Amino acid sequence: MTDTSVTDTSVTDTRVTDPRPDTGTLTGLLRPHAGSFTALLTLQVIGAVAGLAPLLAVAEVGRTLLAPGPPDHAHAWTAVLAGVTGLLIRLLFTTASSGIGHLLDGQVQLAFRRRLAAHLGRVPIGWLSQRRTGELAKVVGEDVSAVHPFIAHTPGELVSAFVVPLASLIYLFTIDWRLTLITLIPVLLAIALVPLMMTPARQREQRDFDTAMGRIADSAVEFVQGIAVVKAFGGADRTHRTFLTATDTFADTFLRWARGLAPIAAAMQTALAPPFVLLAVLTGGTLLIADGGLPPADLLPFLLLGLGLTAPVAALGHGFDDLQTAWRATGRIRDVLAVDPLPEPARPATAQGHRLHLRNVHFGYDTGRTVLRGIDLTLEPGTTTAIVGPSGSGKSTLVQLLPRFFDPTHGSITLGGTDLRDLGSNQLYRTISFVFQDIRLLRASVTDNIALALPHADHHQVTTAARLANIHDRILRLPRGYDTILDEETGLSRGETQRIAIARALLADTPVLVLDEATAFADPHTEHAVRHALTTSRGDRTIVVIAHRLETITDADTVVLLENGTITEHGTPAELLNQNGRFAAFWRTHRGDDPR
Ligand SMILES: Nc1ncnc2c1ncn2[C@@H]1O[C@H](COP(=O)(O)OP(=O)(O)OP(=O)(O)O)[C@@H](O)[C@H]1O
Repeated sequence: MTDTSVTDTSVTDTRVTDPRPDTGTLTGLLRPHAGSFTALLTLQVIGAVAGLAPLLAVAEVGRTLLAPGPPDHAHAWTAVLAGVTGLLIRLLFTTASSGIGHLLDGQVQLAFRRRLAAHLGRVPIGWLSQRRTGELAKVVGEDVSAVHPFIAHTPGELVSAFVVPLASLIYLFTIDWRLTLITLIPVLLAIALVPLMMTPARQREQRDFDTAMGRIADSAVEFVQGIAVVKAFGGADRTHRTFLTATDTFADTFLRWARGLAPIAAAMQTALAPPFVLLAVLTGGTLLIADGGLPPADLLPFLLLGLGLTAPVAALGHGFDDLQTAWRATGRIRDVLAVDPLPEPARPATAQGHRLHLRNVHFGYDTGRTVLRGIDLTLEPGTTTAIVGPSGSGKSTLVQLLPRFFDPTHGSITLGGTDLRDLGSNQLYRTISFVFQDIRLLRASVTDNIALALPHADHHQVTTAARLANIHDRILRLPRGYDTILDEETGLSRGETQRIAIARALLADTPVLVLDEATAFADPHTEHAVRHALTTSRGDRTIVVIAHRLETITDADTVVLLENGTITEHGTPAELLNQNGRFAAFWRTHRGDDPR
């Protein structure tokens, strides 16, 4: 996981760290609803047990009427009444429990989603930008929904699966303990087979099965996602072969898996099948009746309830499947909730001006691998600083620390004399805007997208920003101009998307602007327009740009050469060229590459 811990001892203790109550687990989230959950369970169990009453009533009526001698009408009527009452209670209680269950489910899912939303609002932007949108949408959507059966159905089903047979058994024991044990034979046989399904060999086969399934999915995805590249470079045969190999392997694995499991599963199903249960009860019953130890009428309850004893074993299988799905889903939810939030100050301080000062900044995405080492840098208001350096030297990482995508692992960054960690995020984002590689537009109108930081901006301000970013004419060609809702069907190119992001940053008009030039200057026209916009607007704006073009570098007030996470040269472009050091060499290489 990303290491965002703050080890700088100069950090004041006014920041609020996440108290992280035990709400990351299903039980933790259920705790506030313990009352409703207990009521739900109780109602489900009472409903399930009451559901036995009609069966017991039929058995009792049968035994009474079939017993030798004059029938005991009163007992028969009592049994009928008890059966009907039981039926009504079952109806009432299961309806009530289902209602409560679904209400509770709604509340718990809402609590999960609220907690996730609140937490996602506090995790480092850098962590969010590393994730695919689909991945988080799955956690907030599908995974939260996966707890539905766990809350609304499974616990009741599982408890009933134990309580109902237990109640039946107690009743059957009061009639005849010997036949009760015989009736249990099918269930005991099925239970005895369970360990055979979990031997190391079966588990290995299950793992192989899952892996082979995964390989098929991977090769299909690889084929579909890379179809354009595969076609263009003529790799269709190879990719197709990969897919065929994956399916062949799957077929072999499946056969092994089925051969191992099929006999056990078949034996289990046979043991639990009604004909086998009836066979066991009837054989045992006939022997006992023939022996004279059991009145024939007493066979009836065993025939009726014996079949019900096996049903819960099958329900257990489904219940555990649902439980496992819910468990895996909550695991993913827990992982998101476990991401360290960026500490927010309890009493945000205010920045005096907007000079940015980096002092001995160290940073690593993973513990043990430092990407930035001991960066000391001051970014004066009204200056442009160009960050240059080889690929992988840490340029993007460095500029991402300025809008607090991550906090330094050591050292500090101050804005107007105040540590970024002591500023409220509102003030931070009113001061710093950025255009990085990962541009996200909202599914909202063009106007709303541009005016994101300034929701009350008027139409004139929005169009001015769009003109400066060289995107105004393209917006006018969209079906509804500035009111067009941006989505996949709008058909904006990557460069056009970038220009909307630039318009957004220009309209925000923050005193500090951080740009990745490769992203921001999508084409020469835009480059020219944005450069012009930046130089003509606000004189004291601090600009930090990851520079790739020589023109940007020569225009900059300061150049910072970053190599392997440290600043190796720092000065005006002229000074660095005069030094004839590494920057000068870098410059000469690029001048050779530069087409202009
Ligand atoms: N999200 C991340 N998680 C882990 N490591 C990362 C992450 N982003 C970058 N790195 C690593 O940090 C180092 C610096 O990367 P960075 O993107 O800051 O370099 P850069 O100078 O901007 O490179 P480029 O010019 O190619 O964009 C690289 O070794 C990179 O592999």
